[in-house]
Amino acid sequence: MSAVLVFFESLSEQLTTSQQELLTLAGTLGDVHVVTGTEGAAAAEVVTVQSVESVYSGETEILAPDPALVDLLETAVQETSASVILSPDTADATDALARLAVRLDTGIITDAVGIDAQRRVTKSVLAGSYTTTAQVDEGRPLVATVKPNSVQASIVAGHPPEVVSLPVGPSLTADGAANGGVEVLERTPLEASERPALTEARVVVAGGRGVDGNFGPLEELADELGAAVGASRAATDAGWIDHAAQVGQTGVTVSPQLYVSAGISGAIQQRAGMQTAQTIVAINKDEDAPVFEIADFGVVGDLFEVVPQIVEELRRRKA
Ligand SMILES: Cc1cc2nc3c(=O)[nH]c(=O)nc-3n(C[C@H](O)[C@H](O)[C@H](O)COP(=O)(O)OP(=O)(O)OC[C@H]3O[C@@H](n4cnc5c(N)ncnc54)[C@H](O)[C@@H]3O)c2cc1C
Repeated sequence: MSAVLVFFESLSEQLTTSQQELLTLAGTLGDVHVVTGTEGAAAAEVVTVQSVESVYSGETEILAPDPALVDLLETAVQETSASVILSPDTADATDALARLAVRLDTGIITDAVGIDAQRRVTKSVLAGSYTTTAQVDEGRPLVATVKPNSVQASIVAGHPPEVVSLPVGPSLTADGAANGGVEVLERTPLEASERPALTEARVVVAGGRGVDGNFGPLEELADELGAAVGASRAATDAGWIDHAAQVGQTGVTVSPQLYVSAGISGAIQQRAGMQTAQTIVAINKDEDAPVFEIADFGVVGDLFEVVPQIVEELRRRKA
């Protein structure tokens, strides 16, 4: 069976749902090896998945966007003779895989939603209106990034895989100078949130221009539902919430069990990121808003009146 190399720029204490999805997909394509910037022994404790044979890492931790990650990837490809190299579609992983593709004299396919046994890659394009199929030339490795929520995660726990340390280190030299064309001046960790990650959440509460700068009621609803908070581009562009919260064509794709859309018109670019939610509840004061075309339940009303009533009812039922 051919080797499939899965790149995770870093691993935390547990595999995220999208990492599990990627390992599931990789398992259908060949023997799975993981390569990561995280230190090897720590990474192997996280990737205790039956289908994963080995974990490749550098001599020490290598943090994205260090170009040394590309050296690490290239060395791991040589070691494993991988014919398929996959990563999640994060900015840093896409950057590293694109550079790797140049070195391997192949192309890169980004934002894949499926890959079959013949290495045909499907993508959803033009805000989900079309599905395209692409394939790399025979004899060239397939390099692709995969969107979250594209496959159902199904992994079986196993023993920690073999750890292989490769002779690659961070490109920052001992005196702190950058060696590979990129210098990281400062790192600011994301503020820890009690809420689930947006792409992983079972419930998402999202707001748009209609919140008029005040996400307070939606945050309260999210807290009651244990939900992540998402947003339309109008809301993120206005600076009312971080860009990481943007759902849609140029934001993240979510596929939760419940998506509450409040004060969002439902433009095609927004739908592209949420239309596969199992149940969509729309709250909009315009009864002709396009979002009602895809909503399972709709409330025509002012979100500042409707949302507090939902919160109150949830609290009453919980009490
Ligand atoms: C290339 C491209 C990529 C894009 N990518 C994305 C993307 O990834 N994600 C995305 O979301 N958009 C994206 N957009 C923008 C998209 O086209 C829309 O402009 C955007 O989604 C509109 O956001 P909105 O629904 O919040 O605002 P609007 O369209 O202005 O809608 C606001 C809605 O709120 C309702 N409303 C107002 N006040 C209230 C109230 N008090 N209570 C209840 N309802 C109220 C209004 O009736 C209206 O329906 C993209 C556009 C382009 C061209």
